[in-house]
Amino acid sequence: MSVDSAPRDFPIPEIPSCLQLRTVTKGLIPLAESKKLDNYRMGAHVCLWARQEGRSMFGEYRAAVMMQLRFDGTFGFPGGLVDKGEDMMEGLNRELMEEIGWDPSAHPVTWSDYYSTQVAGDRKLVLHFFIKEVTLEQFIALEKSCLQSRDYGKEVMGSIRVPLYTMDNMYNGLPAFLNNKFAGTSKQQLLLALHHSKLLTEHEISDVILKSQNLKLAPNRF
Ligand SMILES: O=c1[nH]cnc2c1ncn2[C@H]1C[C@H](O)[C@@H](COP(=O)(O)OP(=O)(O)O)O1
Repeated sequence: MSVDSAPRDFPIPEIPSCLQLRTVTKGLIPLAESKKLDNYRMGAHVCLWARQEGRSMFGEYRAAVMMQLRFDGTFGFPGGLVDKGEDMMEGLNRELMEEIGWDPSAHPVTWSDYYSTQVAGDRKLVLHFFIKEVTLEQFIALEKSCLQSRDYGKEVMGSIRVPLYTMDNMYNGLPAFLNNKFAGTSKQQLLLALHHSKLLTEHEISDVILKSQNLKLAPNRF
């Protein structure tokens, strides 16, 4: 595994004050530091999103943001572990081809889409995260090609769109979605991506985190 193709070092991204939570910032390191971590496995995942403004009967939406339901019942972003000796960008684009039928020659994920690197020391994992805007047409094409992908029905049980609105009871929608189980650091990555892409303001992110903790409406609480 290698990040040697990186054109430059990337510092830790600026984390907005609404996400200055230990669970979000824990393990964030500059990309160059990850090169020193011997015997760590490397994963790379990407948040693919497309601008799409409108309103449904449930609320206002601003974009389509892709996540997937995984084989283990958790939600995560497309991507996966990079093979030993494999370049990270190649590994990520390969995983995208396997999971969502992504054609890397048409619109590859590149270093210009890089966002962060996080280390999960307890699992000896380094997790790289990318954020890529695509057109709505490309997004819809990917949702369709996911159904024909090699991993569909095996590792990937389906691609989903994240509900970005909050419904009238102040819980259903994004706050409720955040109470699902997420793979690795993908819940933190989702909130960071929504901020980075300016799909939610700092105030909206704080608000949605607060609402997701609504003790009366969150499921499985006694
Ligand atoms: O979307 C994600 N964001 C951050 N970490 C993730 C995400 N999805 C999974 N993970 C973590 C949890 C797993 O232990 C590793 C490997 O990921 P996975 O996608 O399962 O890898 P393979 O497809 O099996 O190669 O990363």
